[in-house]
Amino acid sequence: MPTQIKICGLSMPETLDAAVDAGASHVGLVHFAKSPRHVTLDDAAKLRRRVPEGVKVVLLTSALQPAELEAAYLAVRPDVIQFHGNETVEWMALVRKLMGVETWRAVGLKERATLDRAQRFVGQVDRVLFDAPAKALPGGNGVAFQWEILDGYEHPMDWALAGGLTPNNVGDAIARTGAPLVDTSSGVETAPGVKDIALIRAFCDAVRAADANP
Ligand SMILES: O=C(O)c1ccccc1NCC(=O)[C@H](O)[C@H](O)COP(=O)(O)O
Repeated sequence: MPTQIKICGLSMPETLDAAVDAGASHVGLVHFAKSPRHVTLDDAAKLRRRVPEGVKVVLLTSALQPAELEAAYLAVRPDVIQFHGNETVEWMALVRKLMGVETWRAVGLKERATLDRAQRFVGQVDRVLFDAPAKALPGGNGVAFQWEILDGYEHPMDWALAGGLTPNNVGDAIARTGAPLVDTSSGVETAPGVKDIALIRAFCDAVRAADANP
């Protein structure tokens, strides 16, 4: 199966279209007011409507209140909600059940013990996204974690690799970790929040090159 690609933090129609054209399987929209990639629900809904069937829309949120999350879901109708805040396992499982939406949990990885703790998400969310620990932002900081933390780990559920991935390092990341899905945001930007079409294409090309030369 080809490595799936998520281009995250898209906020403009041109770069969203470029990600779809370049072969992204997932496109991410950040709804978090402090982020340079924040999109309002109105803009997120407009962007969502541009995305063709077959490409999944991921809405990123952090610690929204239940009514806010429901409003976001109803406005955007994402395929996936990605959680970055202090949401409990029970709450994420309830969202998945009641909204019928795919749910992903971001997990900041600093040490192997965090992987063990992440096992509580098995059967409760659809995928865990391993990323560097939160810094100024809950995600999208352009920082890689030590990929060797994943060495020899038998993943008990679907997962994705994120954190500081770029067109230059994503091939090594796939070779090292065997990630089934890679996620980038800062690595395809020229400044925080400013996506670059050439970098988006280069990232997708690098993933396909890695798949072709395992
Ligand atoms: O991108 C943001 O600003 C953001 C804000 C709040 C929650 C999550 C956010 N981003 C997460 C991502 O874009 C990715 O899932 C992931 O962290 C990769 O980011 P990067 O290291 O920049 O490639």
